[in-house]
Amino acid sequence: MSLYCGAVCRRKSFWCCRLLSTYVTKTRYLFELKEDDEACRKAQQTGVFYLFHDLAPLLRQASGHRYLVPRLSRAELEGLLGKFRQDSQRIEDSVLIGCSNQHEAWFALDLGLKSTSSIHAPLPKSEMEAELRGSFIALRQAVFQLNLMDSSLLFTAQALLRWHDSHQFCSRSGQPTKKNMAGSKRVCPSNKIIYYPQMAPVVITLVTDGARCLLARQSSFPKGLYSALAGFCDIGESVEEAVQREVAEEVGLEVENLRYSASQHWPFPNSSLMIACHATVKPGQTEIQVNRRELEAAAWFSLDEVATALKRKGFFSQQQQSDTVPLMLPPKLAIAHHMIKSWVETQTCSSLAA
Ligand SMILES: NC(=O)C1=CN([C@@H]2O[C@H](COP(=O)(O)OP(=O)(O)OC[C@H]3O[C@@H](n4cnc5c(N)ncnc54)[C@H](O)[C@@H]3O)[C@@H](O)[C@H]2O)C=CC1
Ligand SMILES: [Mg+2]
Repeated sequence: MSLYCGAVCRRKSFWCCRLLSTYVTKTRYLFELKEDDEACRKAQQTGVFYLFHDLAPLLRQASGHRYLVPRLSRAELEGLLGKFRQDSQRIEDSVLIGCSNQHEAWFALDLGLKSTSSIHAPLPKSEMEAELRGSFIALRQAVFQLNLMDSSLLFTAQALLRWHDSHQFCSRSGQPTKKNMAGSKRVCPSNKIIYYPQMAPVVITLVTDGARCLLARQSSFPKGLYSALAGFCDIGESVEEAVQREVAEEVGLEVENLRYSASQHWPFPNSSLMIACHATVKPGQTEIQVNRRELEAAAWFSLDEVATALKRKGFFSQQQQSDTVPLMLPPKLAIAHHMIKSWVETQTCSSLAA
């Protein structure tokens, strides 16, 4: 182990080096499992398994409306499959979703997929739930009752399982494709074309005019909910071009001073890579022209309005009770929440400094 952390950190710190080294070895281990089927098969012997039924994760109710995410050891999984008269070979349908610092590999396995192409019939949901003392609950429904780490892991697992389920055939030969052991790709045996899991890039932009920020809503959003402007990148576009086009398309404005801030994998409705940007409108050009085919409404909101909305708790319970709904913002889990929060913090700091 080198005394210095190299490019990342020039400090002579033992802990810092240790941290970096753990991360690097873990990354290399996961890479090996993706590349080497035998290594991955071996990792399945000692790994743990997250179960899904038709893309709904197995969850267990804990106290305070929270959900825990049970994991099964290899032996527990074999026992479960045995009870349903399934061969343990079925474990090889699982996909690799990560590993611990100690290199315990984590897999996700869906035993309830209904796809006609599958050679395995779905196992009965309620009998599995009884056996496992848990419930298979749609991720969208459960997401606010999970901790951030669990939700992120389940997002990845569901996205990967969904991708495999919907990419069973080669689009060139029409033949069934075969998953590698880790599930990081599928190969067509007849022409050797390799298919990799994909995410759609989406730009999400918080437009400001200096004092206010622009938020919009679609008719499908819960009542009162406004978010930043989002849109799928078109093929051939750069992120900058996608931001400019989406803002022009949706609210009829031209933006400048584009700044990238962060990104997030978002599983709904399919896998997207959300690329968060901040931008300002051109001076004197703030009049919004809403594109009604895309949005129900869009408006400028003051710092006070947004700061008050950020403090509001009980997102869903408040909505159902009242007809006149105040401004609601996306939940903490969504990158839009963090972009809006960061704008409020920057504005508050600069108004205090002034
Ligand atoms: N995590 C977060 O904070 C947020 C995430 N989002 C996500 O961003 C995504 C995009 O936002 P929208 O305003 O709906 O996009 P959008 O403004 O591009 O409009 C959606 C339309 O774009 C077309 N489209 C083009 N490429 C597409 C593709 N690859 N997949 C699906 N539709 C495609 C379809 O006609 C679709 O109806 C949504 O899936 C939404 O879940 C949106 C806001 C916040
Ligand atoms: Mg949009």
